[in-house]
Order: sequence, then C-alpha cells, then structure tokens
Amino acid sequence: MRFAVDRFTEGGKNIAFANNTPTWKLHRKIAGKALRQYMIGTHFEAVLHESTNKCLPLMAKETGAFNPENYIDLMVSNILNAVCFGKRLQSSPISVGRSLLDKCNVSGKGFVEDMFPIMYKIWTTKNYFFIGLDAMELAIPLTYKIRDFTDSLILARKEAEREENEEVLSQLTNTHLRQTLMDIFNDIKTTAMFLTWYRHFIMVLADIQSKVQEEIDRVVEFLVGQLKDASGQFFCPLFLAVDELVFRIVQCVTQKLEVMYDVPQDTVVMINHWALHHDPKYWKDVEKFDPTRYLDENGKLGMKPESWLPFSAGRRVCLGEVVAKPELHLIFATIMQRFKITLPEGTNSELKLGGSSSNTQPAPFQIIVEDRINT
Ligand code: HEM
Repeated sequence: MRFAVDRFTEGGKNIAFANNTPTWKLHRKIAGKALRQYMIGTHFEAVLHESTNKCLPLMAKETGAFNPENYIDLMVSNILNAVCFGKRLQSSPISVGRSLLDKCNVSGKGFVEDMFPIMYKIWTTKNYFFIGLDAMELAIPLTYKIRDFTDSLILARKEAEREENEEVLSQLTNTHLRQTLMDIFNDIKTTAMFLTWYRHFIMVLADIQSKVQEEIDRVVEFLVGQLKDASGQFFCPLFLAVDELVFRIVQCVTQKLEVMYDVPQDTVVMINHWALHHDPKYWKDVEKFDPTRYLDENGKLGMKPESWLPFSAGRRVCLGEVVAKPELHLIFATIMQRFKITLPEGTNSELKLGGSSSNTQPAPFQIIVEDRINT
C-alpha cells in the first residue's frame, strides 16, 4: 500500500509520512522551533526580497505571452533553498528545486509499485528526493550563529551528544536529518502551486486586480516592512481577503492522516480539503470568487468560519504555516505591485484544471505582463 512512500521516506523517517511515534514528535518539535527561530527579525524578508529582485526583472523582459511557471518555481525554490541550506548547497538550487518539482509531479500521479505491489521487486521509481543533496554537508562545523534550518538540526544533534543522550541520538541520524530537511524543502511545490492559483484568479478578474493594486500602491512601504501596522491591523484587507480565498479554494496536500473509519493498516489517507472548503452547508455561493466574503462591515478582515482549515488542525497541523503565509503574501504583493497581468487576446479565461490526482492546479496557461514600475 505504501511501498514507494516507505522507500522515499527511508522507512518512514520523515515528518509528514511518519506515524505518531516519539521520533516523529521529536523531529516536529525540533523543526517547528527552528522555523519559528528563523522567522524572528527581518532575515526571512531579506531572503524573499533577494529572490523576487532576481526573478521579477527576468519576467519583465518577456515581451509576449509566456507561461510564468518557471519564474515562480525559481522564486520559491530560491527562498526555501536559503531557508534550508543557506549557502552550503554546492549544486545549484535550481537543479535541486527542479528535480523536486519533477518528483512532485511523479508522486502526484501515484507510484507503479503501489498500484501493482509485485512491481516492488523489479521496479524502483526514480528517487528524486535525494538528487542534488549528496553535496549537502550535514557534518559541517557549526558557527556561533544559526544560519539556516540545517544548522538548527545539527545543533539539536550536538546538544544530544553533549548530554550523552543515546536515545535521542539514535533518532537524529543523518537519514533522519536529511528526511526532515526534505520535508521542509519539498514544500516548494505546495507554495509554487498556490501562486499559480493567485495568478489565475487575479488575471481573470481584472477589477479585483486593479483594486488590490490600488491598495498596495497606497502602502508601498509594507512591501519592505511588516505585514501588519503598529496597531496590529492588516494593511490591505482586500489583498488579504484574496489571499484567504485562494487558501480556501485550493488544497493540495498529500500528508498522512489518521481517521476513524475502518481502513487497513498502512493505508495512506488524504483529507479532501476541496470538499471541506466547498461544502454549501458552510459556504454561501461556494463557486463565487468573492474576496469580500472575508471582510466585515468596516471593510476589515473579519472572522473566518470554523471549516476554513487550509493548514489542517490538530496534531498534524502544517508545520510550515509560519513560513508559507508571509512568503505567499509578500511574493503575491510584490508581483501585483510590479505587473499588470492580462491574458493573451482571444484566450478563453475559463478555468481548466491540471495538476495530478493529489493536487489540483490550473492547467498551464500563458500571460502577458506589463511593467507598472519601469514604463
Ligand atoms: C500554501 C502553503 C501550504 C499549505 C496550504 C500547507 C498545508 C498543509 C496541510 C493541510 C498539512 C496537514 C496534512 C494532514 O492533515 O496530515 C500540512 C502538513 C505539513 N506541512 Fe504544510 N502547507 C503549506 C506549506 C508548507 C511549507 C512552506 C512547509 C515547510 C516550511 C510545510 C511543512 C509541512 C510539514 C512538515 C507537514 C507535516 C506535519 C506532520 O505531519 O506532522 N508546509 N501542510
């Protein structure tokens, strides 16, 4: 049932596919703490700006219609590469990012070994997870400053060594650390996929695009500062409402989950977030892309219904929400600030779905960008 998963998680040694064992708990704790620490201060914003500053000028050079997927992948893989590996990865982040994205496409379609278990003995789906990571030096000496997520993992191991805690050490082998790193780095695809949805909605709904741009133009400094003002209020309610709405509409996660039905042991179960977020019992006009549904009577971001669970809930709640939300906010806002996005003439704006069985995204399409800054 989960031959391939076992293979690419090296026997369930990662976080997302692990059972609720003490090892999973330890890694969740270490990884969660590391991500929260990384987000303190303005380091993450600097990483985001470095990446968008590299990629958006490349996009601006496009003179006709083009598919922006590669630019989005590049932006997101640069960011997660910096978070995970800082500057230590010797092979190009693009090649690692690319191989992971290819892997996601393969895994989304399902594995031959899982469909025909007999194949397990004679066939191995190419293990894209480790390509490019051979160069990663987990034994790299620590400096006094934690530079990236890898440093945090190494520090956790050093602490266990100092305390001579053999039990913890046996759960912090190179394989475990590599798998935890992969869990974080793998989410390139989740984030990149979300951005393809923003692009779709914002482009098809020109009036929303211009309103969002008006808001962003009013508070441009927000792009180089915090996402909230001094009073703790969000700056751009409509922009953020679009954000929340995309979170509701899209869902694409393939993580392991325990449910109360009688399912055989070792079956991989996935939550159907699409159904959760499209249940007419909880959502009015479910098919309507209406960001104002999240605004209160004063035009501020209001409360969301309880069934809004894009990052799931409970013990297996997404570990990366703390990174994903500001990342998506800032990339989306920076793109909106810089470009007016339209469809090539004669293109049908109807939504065509692509992606794979485990994740849904708009089928590839082309856009035209008009530079709002340098024209
Ligand atoms: C738009 C972006 C994202 C969305 C919507 C999302 C959503 C989710 C959801 C729904 C789950 C739980 C699945 C379940 O119930 O089993 C999950 C798990 C997880 N996510 Fe995310 N995620 C996003 C981005 C990220 C990022 C950027 C990272 C890493 C920095 C990340 C790391 C993880 C990990 C490690 C788990 C597994 C947690 C566990 O099983 O204990 N996610 N994500």
